[in-house]
Amino acid sequence: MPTDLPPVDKAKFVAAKRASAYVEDGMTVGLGTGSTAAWLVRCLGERAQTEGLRFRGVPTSERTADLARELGLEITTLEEARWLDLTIDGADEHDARLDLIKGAGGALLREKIVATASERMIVIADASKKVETLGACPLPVEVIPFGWQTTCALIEEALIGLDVMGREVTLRMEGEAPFVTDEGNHILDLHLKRIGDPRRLGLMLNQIAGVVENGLFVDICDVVVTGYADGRVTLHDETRGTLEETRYEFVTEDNIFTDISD
Ligand SMILES: O=C(CO)[C@H](O)[C@H](O)COP(=O)(O)O
Repeated sequence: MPTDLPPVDKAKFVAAKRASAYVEDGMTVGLGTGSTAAWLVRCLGERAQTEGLRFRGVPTSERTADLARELGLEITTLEEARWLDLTIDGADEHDARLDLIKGAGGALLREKIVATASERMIVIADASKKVETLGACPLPVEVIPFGWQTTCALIEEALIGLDVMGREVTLRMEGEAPFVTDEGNHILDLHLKRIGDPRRLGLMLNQIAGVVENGLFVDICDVVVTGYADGRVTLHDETRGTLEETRYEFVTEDNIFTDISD
């Protein structure tokens, strides 16, 4: 582990470290995308090295696949695995019902397919991701490049009359060109500020021609693992609330965190 992690990375790291303990020998595990998910992959790489943990990972992006390969982890495809025991992934926002916005990293389509093929989905996050109402961060919608301007106009029209606060829709760019997802599509970011009814909005968006998938994950996540920069980690589920509070601590200069909760 690198030394001198910034506080937000410490928080992401401890969340990932706690969640990595959910992975058991022989499991098939969805590996999310983003900076928190990258910590998870590193933590699993460490468990594979130190404990001989064996599992099959299903990466949700080319980036995650590259990292897993670099660390010598066994990866497979969803086509081959079909069903997974568990997916562990980051999120851009989650509310108290554990509904999510995902896709700031542009991997929402594969992430949603892999999460819904999994027995359980665990989200790992720093505390900034918890919100009262979803929508402060833009909602990504993956669209087919063909006629994306028409799809954009249809989305804008459909937003009228919905319980949202903003209605601006922008095409995600990468430099001068539109961003292209791993599936070859574009992303429209919906700046809604407040989403009153995530389920209704998600269903509505997916009915529009040209929309492939949206970044609302409703009733998919089972547990949120939240990390804090001081080493605290909480586990939260929708029905039972906070299930566990653990504490990790820097004990060596190598930034090895130790569970001191027992
Ligand atoms: O949905 C995602 C990628 O499509 C990520 O999980 C989400 O953006 C969180 O990223 P990070 O862990 O870097 O904050």
